[in-house]
Amino acid sequence: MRQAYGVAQVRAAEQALMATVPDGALMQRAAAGLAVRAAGMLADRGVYSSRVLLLVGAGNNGGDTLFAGARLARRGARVSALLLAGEHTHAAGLADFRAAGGRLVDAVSGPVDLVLDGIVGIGGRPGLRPDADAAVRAVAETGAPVLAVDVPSGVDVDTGAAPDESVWADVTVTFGTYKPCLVVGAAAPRAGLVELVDIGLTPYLPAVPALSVPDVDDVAAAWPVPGPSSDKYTRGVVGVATGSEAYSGAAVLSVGGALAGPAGFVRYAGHAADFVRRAWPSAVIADRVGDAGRVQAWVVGSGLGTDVRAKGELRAALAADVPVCVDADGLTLLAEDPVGWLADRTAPTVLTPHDREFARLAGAEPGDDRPAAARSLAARLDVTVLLKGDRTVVATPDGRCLVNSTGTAALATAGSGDVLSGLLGSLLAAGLPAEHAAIAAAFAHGLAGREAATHGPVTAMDVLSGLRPVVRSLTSVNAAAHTFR
Ligand SMILES: NC(=O)C1=CN([C@@H]2O[C@H](COP(=O)(O)OP(=O)(O)OC[C@H]3O[C@@H](n4cnc5c(N)ncnc54)[C@H](O)[C@@H]3O)[C@@H](O)[C@H]2O)[C@@H](O)CC1
Ligand SMILES: [K+]
Repeated sequence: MRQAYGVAQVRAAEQALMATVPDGALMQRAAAGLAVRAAGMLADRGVYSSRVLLLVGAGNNGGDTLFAGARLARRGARVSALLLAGEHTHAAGLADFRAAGGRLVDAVSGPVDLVLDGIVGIGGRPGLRPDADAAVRAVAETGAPVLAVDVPSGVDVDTGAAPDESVWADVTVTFGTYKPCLVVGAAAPRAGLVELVDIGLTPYLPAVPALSVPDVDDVAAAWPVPGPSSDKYTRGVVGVATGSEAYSGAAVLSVGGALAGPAGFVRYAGHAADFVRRAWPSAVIADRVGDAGRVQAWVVGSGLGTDVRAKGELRAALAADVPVCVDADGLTLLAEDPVGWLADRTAPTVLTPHDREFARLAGAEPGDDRPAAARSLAARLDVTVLLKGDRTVVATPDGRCLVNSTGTAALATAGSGDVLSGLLGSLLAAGLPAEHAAIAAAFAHGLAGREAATHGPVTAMDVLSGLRPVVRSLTSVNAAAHTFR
């Protein structure tokens, strides 16, 4: 699990750590790690005689960059620095850089083999001043790879918002811990590949991070797998109330998503029965939620419509004392009176909005701070919110926030959300806590989208097909433990 901490949390931890080490030691740890990674980026041509340009701002971020530049210069690189803050430049860093043979330049000019962005770090306000912005644009024209120091300058570190005036990096070398802007929002892709340099901060960070980003091992460890005593009921029974005469495809896709998950039994309730039966003979069909029999979780909403019948089905699913995942048309219905609709719920509820559905539920689109928006809706409605996006965010009613790292633009295709909600319901039925079910579904769904995209333009059916090998690889990690018994 990668964890990201906000600026105030990092600053407090740095203060505590700094009190235990000599002055300047942390900056030397940061600079040493930075120089090693920079040298790695120059490995193909070698550090010796390479041309490295430093963009240096006023604070300690510029200090890190100058000390790292000095280390590269001592290894024979030709390092120059463009000082964007004049006399406010980090004095000790500048002295070391000059002593190592570093040169000062007035403007960006190529050719350059590597650029270090040390304009601002966690002390920066979002956006760049005009001279810094002009330098960043000139760097982009050189085509040289960019290594961002701690964070890409100009982004909003705590929210992941990214004004146009912010850096696009190929690699970001970050110190002590990940920051929200490296994992969420429009800033995350600007960070490129993120590498963490340990400066000894971990023991001083608080227990609860701003964001958690599960990796493949976390998802694999959580994914339910059948054991010797499992049967189709104990693996979990999921009810799927989706689709209608007009939208039969939604039912086929959501039932397919549910069947790719860990539940052992899928009940379908709705008016796309013929299509579902033909596509998925193993699904057990009923006309309505009330006639479907017992389930351990419901998925309700996609393609359901918003008529009187749809309302009745949503009401019936929410009345069941089991986890419920509400998606698509279900969210539109819920938006009429979210608090009222959910008032009697005691089991977990998961809502899976995209931005426009979110706006209907919350009164406004999520805006630039997506984790905060998702947290606020989750707390207000006492639900788990899965806010879809390039980095899907999962927020719990008690304020925890998880981010999915596997998203891909290939998933922005009609019906892909139906596959996701079916899979999520299957994970709920198998007994995962709501936020784990939500993040695990998003993780596998993202990988399936990536897998599908390797074969060409992606349809929701391709995402569904991609899910099986993804689930196989996730569960084979666990299954290995059961091989020789
Ligand atoms: N505190 C520590 O012990 C450590 C700090 N480290 C580095 O220190 C950084 C934080 O340093 P600082 O607190 O000095 O702050 P920064 O270096 O992030 O920058 C703040 C300075 O930049 C200017 N500035 C703010 N917004 C700007 C903008 N949009 N455009 C141009 N200039 C702007 C401000 O005038 C301020 O002087 C971290 O990101 C990290 O790189 C590392 O060396 C690790 C150890
Ligand atoms: K930076």
